[in-house]
Amino acid sequence: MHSKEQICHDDYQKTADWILSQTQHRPKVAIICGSGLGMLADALKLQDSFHYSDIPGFPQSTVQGHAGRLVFGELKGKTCVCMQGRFHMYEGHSLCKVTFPVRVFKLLGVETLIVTNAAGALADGYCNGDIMIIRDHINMPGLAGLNPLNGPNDDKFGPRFPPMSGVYDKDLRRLAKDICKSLGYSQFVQEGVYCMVGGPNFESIAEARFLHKLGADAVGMSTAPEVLVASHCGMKVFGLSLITNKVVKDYDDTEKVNHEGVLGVSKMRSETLQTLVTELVSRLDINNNTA
Ligand SMILES: O=P(O)(O)O[C@@H]1C[C@H](O)[C@@H](CO)O1
Ligand code: HPA
Repeated sequence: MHSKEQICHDDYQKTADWILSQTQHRPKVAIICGSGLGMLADALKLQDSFHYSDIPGFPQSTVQGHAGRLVFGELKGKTCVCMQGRFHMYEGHSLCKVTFPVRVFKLLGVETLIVTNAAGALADGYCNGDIMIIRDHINMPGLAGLNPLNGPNDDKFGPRFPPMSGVYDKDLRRLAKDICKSLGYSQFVQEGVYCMVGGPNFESIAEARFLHKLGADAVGMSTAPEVLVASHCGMKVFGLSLITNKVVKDYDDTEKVNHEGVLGVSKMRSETLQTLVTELVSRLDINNNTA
């Protein structure tokens, strides 16, 4: 994919250098906020924030519920960077652009990526408002050849052929489950497989049945490319899906999903998600760097 969209190491480095010149924060953890989940960033103390439009080389958010701000700060003493708004393929961004921030984070010194998203439930036992700890993913665009790692491999970031097994860190998943238990969240916390589709349309009934049969518990339009790129460059990954709707799998069901409904459920659960993420970050085994 040698096109004008090709992004080289220098491009990531320039953005990282600009950020390092603007903030004293040196994050070891990055958090990507899903649709309507931008409030996760509000918990950060000693904030420095930048609009994406002010960051050289950064793509722009175009979706409602994605504010378009990069927020630096401390969560229980751990320095984090939080994306209030992510980029999706359906907005017209190339996958290099969608995942651009992840490589910039790597150059800032980030070691752990926490991804969140809004997703529709395919699994029969899931309810709106459930939180799904992501065990694994099915990357439909990736299987079809749409991959952020297409093109010449940048060996400075990682290998040509990265493994994708065990990408969602087992210890972090275990820690999250322990935290959920102690916070009394267990009855609405699930663990399952997230499936990424391209969007922007929601799934047809036949597609929903197909994805469910494939082994997917929830479906959304993001996350897999970011996780892939993070894992490629050696970051630990943890992911959460907020179940915002049930995906229609029955021809007698007249329910119709919409983005406003998705944002409504996100809003309802965002405080719970904030507590869980804060607790998880506070228990990560990392030491802060200083500028
Ligand atoms: O950024 P995420 O994956 O949370 O956004 C989901 C998928 C679509 O962008 C949107 C649909 O409502 O929410
Ligand atoms: N399908 C795809 N993406 C989504 C959904 C869904 O049902 N809900 C939130 N994001």
